[in-house]
Amino acid sequence: MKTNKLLKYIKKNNIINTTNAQFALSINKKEEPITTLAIICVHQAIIDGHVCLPINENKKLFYSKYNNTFIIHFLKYIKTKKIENLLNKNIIGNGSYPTPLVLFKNSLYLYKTWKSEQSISNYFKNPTQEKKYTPYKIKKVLTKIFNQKFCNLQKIAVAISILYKNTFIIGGPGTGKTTVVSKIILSFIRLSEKFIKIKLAAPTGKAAIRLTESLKHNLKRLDITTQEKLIFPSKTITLHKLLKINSKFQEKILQDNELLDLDILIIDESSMIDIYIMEQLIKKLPKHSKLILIGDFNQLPSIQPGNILKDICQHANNKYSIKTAKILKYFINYEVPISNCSTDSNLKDNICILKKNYRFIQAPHIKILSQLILKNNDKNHKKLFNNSYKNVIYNEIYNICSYENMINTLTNNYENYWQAIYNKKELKQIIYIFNKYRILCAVNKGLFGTNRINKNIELNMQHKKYIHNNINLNNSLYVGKPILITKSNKALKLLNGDIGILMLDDVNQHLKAFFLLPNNSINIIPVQLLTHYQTAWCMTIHKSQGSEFNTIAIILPNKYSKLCTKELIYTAITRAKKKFLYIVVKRYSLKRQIHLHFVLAIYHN
Ligand SMILES: Nc1ncnc2c1ncn2[C@@H]1O[C@H](COP(=O)(O)OP(=O)(O)OP(=O)(O)O)[C@@H](O)[C@H]1O
Repeated sequence: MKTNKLLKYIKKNNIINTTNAQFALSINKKEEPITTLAIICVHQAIIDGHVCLPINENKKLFYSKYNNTFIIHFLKYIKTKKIENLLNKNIIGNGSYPTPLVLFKNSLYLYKTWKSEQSISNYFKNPTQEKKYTPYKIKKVLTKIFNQKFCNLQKIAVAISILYKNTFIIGGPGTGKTTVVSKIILSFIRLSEKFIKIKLAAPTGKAAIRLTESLKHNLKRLDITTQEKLIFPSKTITLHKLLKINSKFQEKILQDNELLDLDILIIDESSMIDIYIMEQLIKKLPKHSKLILIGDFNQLPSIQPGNILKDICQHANNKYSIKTAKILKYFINYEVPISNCSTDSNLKDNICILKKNYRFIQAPHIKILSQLILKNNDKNHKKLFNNSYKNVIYNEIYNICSYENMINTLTNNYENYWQAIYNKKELKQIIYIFNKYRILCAVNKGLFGTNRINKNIELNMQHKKYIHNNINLNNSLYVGKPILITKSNKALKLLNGDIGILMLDDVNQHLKAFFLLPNNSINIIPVQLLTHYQTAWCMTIHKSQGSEFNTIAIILPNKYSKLCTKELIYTAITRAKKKFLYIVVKRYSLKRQIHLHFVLAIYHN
């Protein structure tokens, strides 16, 4: 098939967007059909968040049958032929010289992505032990910081962060990651004779604020001197700011030979670091510095290509080399079980997986449920469907009537919020009540997307007279309307993802947006100044990552969407702390990607 015919077919069937086609043609001037298709397929894989296109048999694991069917056809076609014979040498190479495509370990890459992946894997693959502090001093500091009954895995996490140049500390919500970070910082302050530059960073503004606040909270519980408190780092910045990447133009402002001025870099929510940012980061770290990556690789990865934290850590399971186990025994008096010891020292020595959950003690079923989703196993879900979990009430939606009942249930859960407004409660109290509950959607479009759910909830609220009838819901703002900021605005001190509510200000009864800041102060913005925002009776799960709420509702679309991955549902469920109501829209059998289409609404206890 001629390239132009092929492209016309792909574009007519809306299989790829024009930028992808243009990208392919910009590279493949001669327009050989198979070359164009190869570039399109690799580029589509990158758009889907992957770093390469595996061309081996287990393509099913790579793509679900619902999307990218043309990639499956392409893979079938090249299966019989050797890809390197199909494409000319100027287009495909082995990475030893720059070519648009690189064939490496049976996978097709774009050169840029292949290069990033190579520099990252070279940086991390050999665990480098550090000898900066005497073992005796380390032992003394750790013994003081940890009392005996403290959780061993958390002690290991701190110990390996001192022992190794690069460390990965992984754990689900409430497993003590932030607690460990505070102990790591205190350990280095006590180990270092001179002032040690410790920097804290996170991939997003919200995550940065959250780590700043959590550490402030942790600091109150630490047995720490006033002097140590003064030098304890308190501010977390975004990676873009640390690397001086101007996100508007995605260009690096940090000069190529300029290194970061730090001794230790601790990054939270590291699952959201994409391959390009990670490559920039490791290039800018001074040789002597330490990198400590904190995160939960079961949560959502970055939107850009790469799931680095998961790729590096998913096979680790707190197994350590005999050499490391001996050191841990000396440092923290912890005997690594022999079954967890391995002869060869490898990257697993740098990884600690925190397991014990301290947050879901009140609601163990959320933890069980989140683990179930990760195991992605049909059998386990039967318990879920027959309501055998405490605090989980399960109904099924089959028709519009039950959809309307669902909207009604979701709306009724805002009753306390509206009562607080009409009873003229104190503003912070009203915002606190609003923030106790959140409706999370996987998508924005469709009957179960944020746009329609927001609209239907507003109509229902108008019907219940929470919102006055004379309000035109299509364009007007009203007292009590929650809004979600969709683009950061430095001048207004607003971050993408901030949630505020509209109220009349006391002075002249003008409608203003009130945002509760992490330091418990209120940011008041006249509504005329607001530009990028949307209604926030519900929000997307992506936007909720890094936040948590007493109770939540999770809404997934009633038809397959490649967004409905187990990471998405796991992220959503672990935003909650208390009760759920399950209303299932349609129950698919579970495949590689979860097809549990359900609405989690909630009952207040
Ligand atoms: N070893 C421990 N013993 C008792 N309580 C602990 C321990 N470690 C953490 N906690 C408590 O568990 C709760 C969660 O801890 P922390 O915030 O450090 O977890 P986290 O993994 O950072 O959570 P998230 O990912 O949601 O931010 C806190 O209340 C903390 O005090």
